Amino acid sequence: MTGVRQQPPTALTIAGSDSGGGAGLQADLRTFFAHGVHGMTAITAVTVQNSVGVQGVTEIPPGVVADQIRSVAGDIGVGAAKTGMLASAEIIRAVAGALDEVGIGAGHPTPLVLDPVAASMHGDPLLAEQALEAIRTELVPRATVVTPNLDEVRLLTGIDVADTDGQRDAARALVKMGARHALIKGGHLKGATDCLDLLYDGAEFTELSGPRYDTEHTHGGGDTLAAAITAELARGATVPDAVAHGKRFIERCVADSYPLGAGIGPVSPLWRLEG
Ligand SMILES: Nc1ncnc2c1ncn2[C@@H]1O[C@H](COP(=O)(O)OP(=O)(O)O)[C@@H](O)[C@H]1O
Ligand SMILES: Cc1ncc(COP(=O)(O)OP(=O)(O)O)c(N)n1
Repeated sequence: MTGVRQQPPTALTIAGSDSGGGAGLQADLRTFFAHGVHGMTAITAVTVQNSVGVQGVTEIPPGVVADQIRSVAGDIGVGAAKTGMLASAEIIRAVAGALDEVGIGAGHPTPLVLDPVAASMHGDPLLAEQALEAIRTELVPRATVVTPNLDEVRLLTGIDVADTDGQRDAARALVKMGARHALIKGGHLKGATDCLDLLYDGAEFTELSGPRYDTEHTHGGGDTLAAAITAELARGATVPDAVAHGKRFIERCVADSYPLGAGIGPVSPLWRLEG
């Protein structure tokens, strides 16, 4: 017996670090691991963050972000990639250039999941205001699937979503902007008794509905959903199958979330390994 295995599926997260460990690249790596996928990182920013908020942000130089992408793509190979916190327009432009060079994103062989992170759930900014236009022009057209929450939808499209019809309008707007698929998450829909996410591929809508758990501990939920979709794409799933899987996965993660510190605790992808 040699003990030598074949290289597992690989996924790259281009994201910020959350020192509290609940969101950002820490959530992505946990989720990749729970899917048997080798996770790699291109770090965009280091946040000073805990369960009550973000106390500081240090951006990584754009060239260093791009070099991290080139380095792992050139040697290890990337089965699928996702973006999270990108911090600035300069970093977004550097990421877009590097993605093209290494063949990641719509029109290239390797799928890209765009989680257009704009702020933490405490309301602390994670993206410069003037960087929104760069997300629209540089990254939405490269997205195999874009996964905004309702606040991000409002920032990107100007649409104030109040119901499923609004989710449809937002999905149409993002596909028109160039995304191949749009997944409009419904976690922030006021008064809803279920949690409905809506997927649109430019022709058909798919409603992904599930229970709404009564918990405030959903830190990292958007990251974890997008990372689960990315992991499944890296394993060879189609977009509809990867998204359907992601929705079932995040439901269990929310159900298994836990309190942490004095504020908001994280969702947990570890149910998959525990049971
Ligand atoms: N309380 C909840 N119970 C079950 N699922 C939830 C809950 N809150 C959010 N979700 C799910 O978690 C994912 C992330 O949701 P959302 O809160 O809309 O985005 P974000 O975490 O990016 O702000 C979505 O799939 C959503 O349906
Ligand atoms: C470094 C970093 N990246 C992303 C986030 C967003 O996390 P959260 O506030 O929990 O929002 P969702 O992951 O649920 O979209 C963050 N706080 N820090």
